[in-house]
Amino acid sequence: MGITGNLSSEQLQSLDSQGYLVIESFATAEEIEALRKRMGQLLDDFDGSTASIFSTKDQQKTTDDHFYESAEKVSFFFEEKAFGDDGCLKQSKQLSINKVGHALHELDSVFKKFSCSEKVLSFLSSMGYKRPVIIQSMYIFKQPGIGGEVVPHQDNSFLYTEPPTCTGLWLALEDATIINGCLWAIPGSHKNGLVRRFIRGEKGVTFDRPSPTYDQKDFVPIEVKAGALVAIHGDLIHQRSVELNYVSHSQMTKKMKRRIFLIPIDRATIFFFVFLCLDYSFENQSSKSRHAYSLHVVDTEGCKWAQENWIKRKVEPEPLYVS
Ligand SMILES: O=C(O)CCC(=O)C(=O)O
Ligand SMILES: [Fe+2]
Repeated sequence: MGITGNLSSEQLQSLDSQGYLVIESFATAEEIEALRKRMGQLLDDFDGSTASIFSTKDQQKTTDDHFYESAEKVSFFFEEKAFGDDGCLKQSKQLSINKVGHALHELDSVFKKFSCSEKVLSFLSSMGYKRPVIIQSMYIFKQPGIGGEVVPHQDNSFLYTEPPTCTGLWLALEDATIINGCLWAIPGSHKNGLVRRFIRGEKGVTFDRPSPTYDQKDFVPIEVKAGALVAIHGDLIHQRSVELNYVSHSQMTKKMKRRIFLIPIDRATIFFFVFLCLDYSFENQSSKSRHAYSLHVVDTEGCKWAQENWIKRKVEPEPLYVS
């Protein structure tokens, strides 16, 4: 099958040097609408009362099984802060879900259509994938107010092949900003290799090493418009920070700096403080959601899927193409 790559050599170089690459307008407005609408339907059909399974006695086992089985299912995961002390949801199920995963790309025709689209295949072909498989897909909500933090991590920790081949393809379904919890990454950090692995053992899943500590000042925000695709190298240190109270000048995007620069002098006092508050100080309590659809791809040629990974599939995933 002849798949032509769609990335320029500049884009490939940028991905190689930074560890991530933003492709604006990767998805059309219609594609975004279709994915969001479909998720709305899936959520409406989801029986939120099964939430109670998380407050049964054998909670750990139930939670682990729910997680493991989700590799080949369309499963719903709740936000930690979604439940009150009585074990009931504090708000509607629509506003309580953290993510849906991990086989949307396989089992749902709308998600499959985008995941296996020509442009995704071309993208992977440009990157040199020989026999790529989508090993997981997630619809991530980042709910307003309660959307939890995703701590600094590398995707290769979770989806390890020998040698490592994982790339994340993260599609913004809404504008993602520092206010509503965009991705943050340490540019170039993928050059330092994989720091730890997430291992599935007899007693559940654990990391084989503690996380190094990272300096928040090294992270840059990846603010993107809906429809943008962010390709993430499997060794790139990235996170979604929601507990940011301060953004240093060097972390500010050009847009933020411009906003401050454009403040009219005569109204400077009021505006300056308003803008400083907006730009420097944000807590977790944003009222905006931030939906994203994320695919993780690994190669299945020239590398081996690690048996200790959390995903142990009963049925081998189909390759997107074989080159
Ligand atoms: O969207 C997020 O909050 C985190 C996503 C992420 O880390 C990933 O897709 O690899
Ligand atoms: Fe990630």
